[in-house]
Order: sequence, then C-alpha cells, then structure tokens
Amino acid sequence: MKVYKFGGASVKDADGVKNIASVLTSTGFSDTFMVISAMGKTTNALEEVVKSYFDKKDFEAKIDEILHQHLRISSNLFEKPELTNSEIQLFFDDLKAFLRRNKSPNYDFVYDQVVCCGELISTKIVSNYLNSIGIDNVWLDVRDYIKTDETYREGKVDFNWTEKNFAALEKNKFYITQGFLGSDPNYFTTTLGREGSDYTAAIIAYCLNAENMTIWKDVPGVLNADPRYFDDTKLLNKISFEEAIELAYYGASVIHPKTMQPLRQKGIPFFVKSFISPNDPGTEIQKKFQLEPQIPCFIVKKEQNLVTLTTADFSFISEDKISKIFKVLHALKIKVNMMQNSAISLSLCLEDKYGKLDEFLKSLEDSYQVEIEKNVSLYTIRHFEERSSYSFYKGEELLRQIIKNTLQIIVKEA
Ligand SMILES: Nc1ncnc2c1ncn2[C@@H]1O[C@H](COP(=O)(O)OP(=O)(O)O)[C@@H](O)[C@H]1O
Ligand SMILES: N[C@@H](CC(=O)OP(=O)(O)O)C(=O)O
Repeated sequence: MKVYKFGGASVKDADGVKNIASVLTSTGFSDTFMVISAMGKTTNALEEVVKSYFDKKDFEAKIDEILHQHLRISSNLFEKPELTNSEIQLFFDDLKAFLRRNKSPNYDFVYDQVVCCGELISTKIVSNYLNSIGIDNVWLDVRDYIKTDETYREGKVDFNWTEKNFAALEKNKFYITQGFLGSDPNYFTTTLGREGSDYTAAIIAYCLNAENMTIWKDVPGVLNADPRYFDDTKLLNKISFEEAIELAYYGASVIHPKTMQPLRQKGIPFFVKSFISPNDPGTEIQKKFQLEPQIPCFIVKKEQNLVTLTTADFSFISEDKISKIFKVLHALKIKVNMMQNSAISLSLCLEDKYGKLDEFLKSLEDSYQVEIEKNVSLYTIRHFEERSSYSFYKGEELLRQIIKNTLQIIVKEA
C-alpha cells in the first residue's frame, strides 16, 4: 500500500480537485490511502468562526460564507451536485447546532470540534467527485482510526491504539480520509497542530507499513529555499530523514516537522512531488541519503519576537533561573526558536502562536529587565559556506549564532 497526501493548495478550487484525478490516473491508485486537507484557507476561516463565537459576534454569517464557497466548488464539479450539496449542508447544520448548544468554555476543545469541518467536507467532495468519474474509492472518517490524548489543538497520538484500528482495515482498496484530525478516548475530535496533515499521512504510512509515501505540493519538491522569499531556488533531489527533520524544524514549511519520525522509524521511503508535474522525480527522502546536491539551504521564519532578559540585580542567570523561565514558556505554549546566554543576560527568539507573549513578559517583570523587539525574522542557513557573504535580507542584524554547519541570524527587516 502507498500513502498520498494532498494539501489545501491542491484542492483550493474545482480545477484542483479535477487535477487530483489526473495525478491518480497517471500514477495509478490501486491499494492507495489518500489523505486530504481542508480546501485552500478553510482552516483559517474556521478559526475565525471560533473567535467570533467566543467574542459573541455573528459566527453564523461566517459559517454561511464557508458553506457557500464549498457549494460553489461542488457546483463546478458535478453535473448533479444535489447529493453532495445536501451532505455539505448537513455538516454545516451540525456545526451550527453544536455551537448553539455548546456549554464548554474550553477554547481549544471548541476549536477542534469546529475546525475539523474543513477536512470532513473537502474529503466528501473529493471522494464523491472521484466516484462520479469512475475512480472508485471508500471515504473513511479518520477519527475512528487515529486516537490521541485530550490535548486539544495538539493531540498526542496513541500509536498502539491507532495501529490496532488500522490493522482491522480491509486491504487492497482505495481509501480517502482527512488529514489533521483524530479523536480522544471519549471520541471527541482532536487536531494534531496546524499544517498537521503531512503528519497524518506519516501516521497512516507507519500503521499500514506502507511501501512509500508521497506528499503532493505546488512546488517541484523540497527546494534549497522557499521560492516565496528567495530567488534562484534549486531542487534537492535526495535528502536524509535527519536533514529533512532539521530543515522542517528550522522552518522549511514544505514539510510538517513531525512527519519524518514515524517514517524514519520504519524506513518508509518518502517523496515530495509536484501535483502540477506528477511524473517529475521530485525529492526523495530516505535513511542514510547524502544531501544531493550539496548546497546551502536557506530558511526564514517570519513574525518572531526577540526577548532579551537581564537580571535586575546583575546576578548570574543560573540553570535554576533558566529552568523557571522555560517552565513558563512551556505552560504558555511559546516556542523557543533560538537562544543565546551570557552571565547576566538571556536572549530568546520566540514564536507566539497562541498570543501569550504579554502574559510571559508579565511573569518576568519583577526579576528581569526586559527588552523586546517584535516582528523580527529568523534566517537559518544549513551547510553555510564560511567564505560566502550572504546578502539575502535587507535590514538590521540583531543577533547571529553558528552551531556546526548552521548559521542563524535574527533580522529586523527594513
Ligand atoms: N524549502 C522549501 N521547498 C519548497 N517549498 C517550500 C520550502 N519552504 C517553504 N516552502 C513553501 O511550502 C509551500 C508548500 O507547502 P504548503 O503550503 O504547506 O502545502 P499544502 O498546504 O498544500 O500541503 C510552497 O508553496 C512553498 O512556498
Ligand atoms: N487544514 C489544516 C491541516 C493541514 O495540514 O493543512 P495543509 O495541508 O493545507 O497545510 C491546516 O490548515 O492547518
């Protein structure tokens, strides 16, 4: 069995859905498990619904907007869209009913029960479309298979339970299911973290001992830099799992960082390919591969915060103090992307996905002098060449660090 994953960019409109059919026709689809994300930016739109709901604003109008976007796509796909449209309508009716009767004040719990709609609808549309053109498939609710704990928005997968569920599945079929979703022990929906559908595909590949896994993207494969921010990017033909983990960790957003671990554990070959040119080789990721070609790789993480703490009384920043600071960061789910310390100061490059930075800074007020530079960029160059002078950014360099073959620079962009 092979595992395919198509992300939001590949199913952003009716033409995208039709293109999946041509990819499948050119590559074959027997004994395949296909994971699909929400269409385009639907997850962002559903996040807005949750925010409006908690802000006591008109969340139903936002839901209707998302409903109509999907109905439009469906109308462009089917000669007779009535059946699919009524299924789409039902998902949204259920969503509204859930929000009207919900009593839980837990934002993260409600978030997961709402945003899952994006993946449930996209897979319904794609599955119905493929069946309508003779590509027979079976739609699965992934929440019946992938089990997690109760960490809403960042569900931790119970691999043993999940593996048992997949073992019961009938072989040699073409399955379509949702990325990004799971369910907790009480069968409430959980999500695996934003952009988590790549990870879902890897979990499924792991559980089914897949021959290989391919994620289909709008780029030719893994490039040595994000083409949105860098010119003259080059395709990396081969990379090792370790290199892919490093690239993803530093922010190469083409692959979700958690994706590699399950694949590496079972030695499952992993491809990143273009859904525009499905017959091109793309990037192959395997154990013990050497990076090919051997060139520097550039990564940028935007919207970072550089926080510098200096002890108010000029005492040393001891391990004890650092450990307390990190406990608070962990509790507030603030990610540290780079750190540097001296005797009396500690600089941290922080990513504040959940808007908790002010709470963090408040907790430090009494013990530290705090300086903050918001909205900075963190550039990372893997395999940098010492003699090269890099001029890929415009702005002021705030901090620089070299660890082995990795150079990192924090920049206040001009
Ligand atoms: N090193 C890289 N190589 C290729 N693409 C990259 C890289 N770093 C970032 N990207 C970006 O990743 C995008 C594809 O990933 P993503 O948008 O998450 O796809 P999807 O949501 O469809 O799965 C590309 O359009 C590209 O801008
Ligand atoms: N739809 C989810 C999960 C995901 O992985 O999406 P994508 O494959 O489009 O990055 C998100 O936007 O976070």
